[in-house]
Order: sequence, then structure tokens, then C-alpha cells
Amino acid sequence: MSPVGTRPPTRPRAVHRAVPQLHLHLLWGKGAKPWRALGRHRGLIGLGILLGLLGAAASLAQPAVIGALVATVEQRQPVTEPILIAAVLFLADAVLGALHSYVIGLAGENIVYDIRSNLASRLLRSRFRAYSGWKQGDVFARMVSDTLLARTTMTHAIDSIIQNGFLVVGGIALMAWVDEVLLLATLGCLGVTSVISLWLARGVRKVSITNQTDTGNFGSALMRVLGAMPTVKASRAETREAEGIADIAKQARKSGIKVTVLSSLLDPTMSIGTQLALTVVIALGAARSATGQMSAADLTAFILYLFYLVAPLLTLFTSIAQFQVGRASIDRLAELGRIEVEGDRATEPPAERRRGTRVSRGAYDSGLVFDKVTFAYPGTEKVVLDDVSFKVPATGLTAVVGPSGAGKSTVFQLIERLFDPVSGAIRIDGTNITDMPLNQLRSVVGYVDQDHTLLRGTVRENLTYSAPDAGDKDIAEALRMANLTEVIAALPHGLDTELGDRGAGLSGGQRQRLAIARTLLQAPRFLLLDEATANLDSESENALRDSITMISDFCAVIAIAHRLSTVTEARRIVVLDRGEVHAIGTHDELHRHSDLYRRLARLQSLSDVAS
Ligand SMILES: Nc1ncnc2c1ncn2[C@@H]1O[C@H](COP(=O)(O)OP(=O)(O)OP(=O)(O)O)[C@@H](O)[C@H]1O
Repeated sequence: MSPVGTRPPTRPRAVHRAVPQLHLHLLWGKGAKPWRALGRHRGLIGLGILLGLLGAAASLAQPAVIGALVATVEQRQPVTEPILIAAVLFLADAVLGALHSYVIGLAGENIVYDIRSNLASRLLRSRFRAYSGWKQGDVFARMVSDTLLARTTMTHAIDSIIQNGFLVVGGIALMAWVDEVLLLATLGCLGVTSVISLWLARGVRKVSITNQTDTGNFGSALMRVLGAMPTVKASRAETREAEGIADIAKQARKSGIKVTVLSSLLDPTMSIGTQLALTVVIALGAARSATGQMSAADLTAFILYLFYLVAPLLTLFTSIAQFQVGRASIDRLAELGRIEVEGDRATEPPAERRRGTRVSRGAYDSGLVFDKVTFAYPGTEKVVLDDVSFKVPATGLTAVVGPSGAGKSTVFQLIERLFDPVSGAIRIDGTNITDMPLNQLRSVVGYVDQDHTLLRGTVRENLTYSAPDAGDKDIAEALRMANLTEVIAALPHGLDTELGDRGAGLSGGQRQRLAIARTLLQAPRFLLLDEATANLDSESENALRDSITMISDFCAVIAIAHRLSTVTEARRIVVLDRGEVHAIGTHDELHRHSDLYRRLARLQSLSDVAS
């Protein structure tokens, strides 16, 4: 018996970490707990905000100290102490400012890392039916650009709103302490512009959502064509596609300009308010000073406070706008984070097939059973499989044949549990597969899909993808069984030859056999081959057929075949037609009793094989 077939599969790495929970939805809205949403980053963000507030306090104290310095000069007293205090304050302001930027920046990077790694993990563990509803480009845009905008919101914008809010409130309090009349004049000028600025900030959020959706659409459109370059070129569709993408980019530009227009109106609005306030304060202050209602020192301090207020006020409103842009991104990330994941049981180790554990053959005698399975794809009404029942013995070749659209690939998708039946059950050794941990199920079922997908990387990496710990002996055996030994030996770096995207560098037939060898290394109990021999030349096909016969001595091979020549030796053949089991039997039996099977065989000029 082949060592490939008997080697217990290893567990996929890093499957035991619980699916991380994202708390982005807690940031606002009903039941919002913003502080909780920041999770383990609270300490660092708290420290950053504290440093910022201390820096702000150092800034706020500066006008008072300069005011005291002016008073000291007026009174012709020694100025060494106030100058020293001012110098210490300037230094503290600078050091605290630098530390504050570093800590907030660090927290931002940590947050982006957490969001990206958690979301990637959730996406990889998402239910197939949930994931297939998303556009890849949109997912990509959310993972890359929305995470950056979310970082800004959760760190810089929140921190800046708190810090500048503190500066503004502190400044106003100190101004009230210096002169209440001048403060009232200031607030009158700034109040109107603040209301306009808040209204603009709300508008920024609205157009930001549109802009981010447009950016996602651009990503989707780009990925759609980049993933099908040979087809685009063969169809001479470059110009058409380029124009289509330019149209979508134009849409993103249009909404981006709206964001820019609203954002850029914020600064001038607040500038007008502050300049107006400054003019009024200087005029009114000079008059009050001339009449002796306030001292020159107080007027100096008040004007300095107003100057100090301008920058924080502008930054405050810019940060509120930034916060609104980021909030739109966080909403989009939270939506992605709610993607349905496969049950936690998916992360459980395969119970009876841990490394080093021999599998008792007797335990599997009952094989795989489809028991009155009915299925329709989610969101559709059409019944794709209708009351389908058949049995697959623990060993031997079972073929599934039928016209196009009969439901053959769907049978495999249900065995892999990419979808679950609407009614009925699929059992392995008597256990409903919905009661098995997914990891266990997928370790006993090997699947070579229609596209026999390979990944960018070396031949070895592709080969050992589902059995990362496979040894050289097992690899050599799998290659031999897939008739690939000579092909790989002829590559420039053998097993370490780099393949391009989707296995570029190998022929279609070689890619397909590599996918089969990869599945063999997993040592499955049920090997699902979906059109697995479609790309093979006659010589390779014969070699593979011999391999399958050999493999099927100790595991169940279930093959979907359009070319009936590949399955005439099957122990049983299930004929599907429009989602129903039309007939089950051997090639000879079906040829005698099934019109449909005869028709399929005739279509492929196989009548001679039947005789
Ligand atoms: N993701 C899906 N969502 C909705 N309907 C689907 C989906 N995939 C397949 N179908 C439909 O289910 C039916 C069965 O498809 P399936 O791919 O199982 O057929 P098949 O027998 O494997 O066909 P072929 O031999 O052409 O590959 C078809 O009518 C198809 O349109």
C-alpha cells in the first residue's frame, strides 16, 4: 500500500486560535461603548491623550507666564524667574508634544495591525456562502484604505478632539478669568462660525461614505479585469475595459472632490470667525484699556489667549471632519467584520486523526451516504438537488455523471460543507457531517476542484499546502502517482521552482496533476475529483487512471467525469439529471438500462466501449 495513502494527515497550522472578535460597532450608535471598542489599545491611547493634555496645559500656561513677565517688566522687578518658568514651559511643551505624537502613532499602527489581522482571519474563516456575496475588490479596498482612515479616526482624530477641546475650553475659562466682556464679544463672533463648521463636518461624513464606496467599486472593477487578462486581450476588450474603469474612477473623483470642497470650507469659515473676533477684541480691548477698565497686561494676556485659541479651534473642527470621514470607514469595516464565520467547531482538531494515530479501517466501513438530500443555493428558489440518495463505499471508484447543470459539482460542494442541504443528510460512517468539526471533515475529504487552483509560490509549497509536514518520501510517492516525477525533475530548480499566479509556468495538464498530487498528500479517505482528468493527454490520463485504481483500493474516490471513458471501470456510477438521481449502476448495467447514460455515451462516441 502506498505510504501516501496511509500517512495520517497533519493538522493545518494555526487553526486553534479562536475567531477574534471586533468591537468596532461599539464606537457609536445605540449601546455605544467607545472606550471598550478600543480594546487592548486603551492603555496606550490613554497615555497618549494624557501626554497631549499635559502638553496642552503647558501651552495654556504660557500666556499667563508671559503676562506675568510683562507685569514684572512694568513693575521694574527682576525677570530671571518668569523667564526661567517660561523656558521650562516651552521645553515641557516640546517634549510632551513629541512623546504624545509617538505614543498616538504607535497606538494607531497597533490598531491597524489588529483590525487587518482580525479581519483577514475572519474572512478566511467566513462561510463560503457569506464570502461569495462580497466583491473581492471591495474587500481589498476596505482592508487597505479603510483601515488607514480608521486608524486616523481612532487615534489622531479622537486624541486631537480631546486635546484641542481641552485647549479651547481651558482657553475660554482663562479668558473669562481675564475679562468677561471681551470673552462675550469673542464667543459671539466664534459661535456662528462654529455652528456652520459643525454642519460642514456632518456633510463631510455623508460624502465620505459615497467616496469610499466609489473607491471600493474602482478596486472591484480593476480586480475583475486583472484576474482575466488573457481573456481581456483575446477579446480585444482593453479599450472598452479601460474606458469602463475610467468611468468608475471618474465617479470616485467626483465624490472625492465633494469631500475636498466641504473639508476645505472648514478652515476659511473658522478663520473668518477668529479674525473677526481678533478685530473686535483689539478694538474693544484698546478702548477698555484707555478708559482704565483693564490693564495693558490683561489685554496682552487676553489677545495671546485668543491667538492660542485660533489654532486649537481650527484643528478641533478639522479633526471633527476627519473623525466623520474615519467614522464612515469604521462603519464599512464593522460591516465586513460581521461576515458570518464557520462555527467554532471548525477550529477543533480532527479528533480521530491526530498525527501518529493509525486509522482503524473497520471504523469506516459504512462510507459516505447521501440521504434524501434536497438543496437550493442561498437566495435562489431553484431546487438544484431534489431528494438525492446514493451511497459511496469506503473504497473503490464511484463516478457521478450527467448532463451539464445536472448538479454534479453541487454534490461536491455539499460534501465539503461549503453549503448545507435544505433537507436530508450527508453521513460519513453514520455521522451527519453537520455534526463533525469542519476541520475533521476537511481532513478526511480531499477535493480537486474544476479549476485545480494553484497558488503563487514554489512547486513544493503548492504540493504540501494541505499537508505542510509531508516528508520527501511522501512527496516523491505523490508525484509518482500523479505521473509528475519526470516533469518536476525537468524544471530548473525541481521542487523549488517558483510558479506564477494560479500556477503559471506549468501546462494545464501539469497543473491539474499537481493539484491531484497535493490532494493525495493529504491522505484523504474520500478523494473528490471534479473533472480532474479533463486536461490530461491520453498517456497521462491512462497513467492517472491506473493511479486512481490503485488509490481506490484503500480510499473512496468520487469522480465527476464528462469523459465516460475515464470511469467505465467505476464500482458504481451515479447518473444525475436535473438535480435528481436518474440511475445507479455499473457501466454495463447503465448501458443496458439507462437511456440517458446511453445518450451520454453516444455523444462521446463511446458505444464501442460498451460492447
Ligand atoms: N453559486 C451558485 N448560485 C446559484 N446557482 C448555482 C450556483 N452554482 C451552480 N448553480 C446552479 O446549480 C445548477 C447545478 O450546477 P452544477 O455546477 O452543480 O452542475 P454540474 O452538473 O456540475 O454542471 P457542469 O457539468 O456543467 O459543471 C445549475 O443550474 C447552476 O446554474
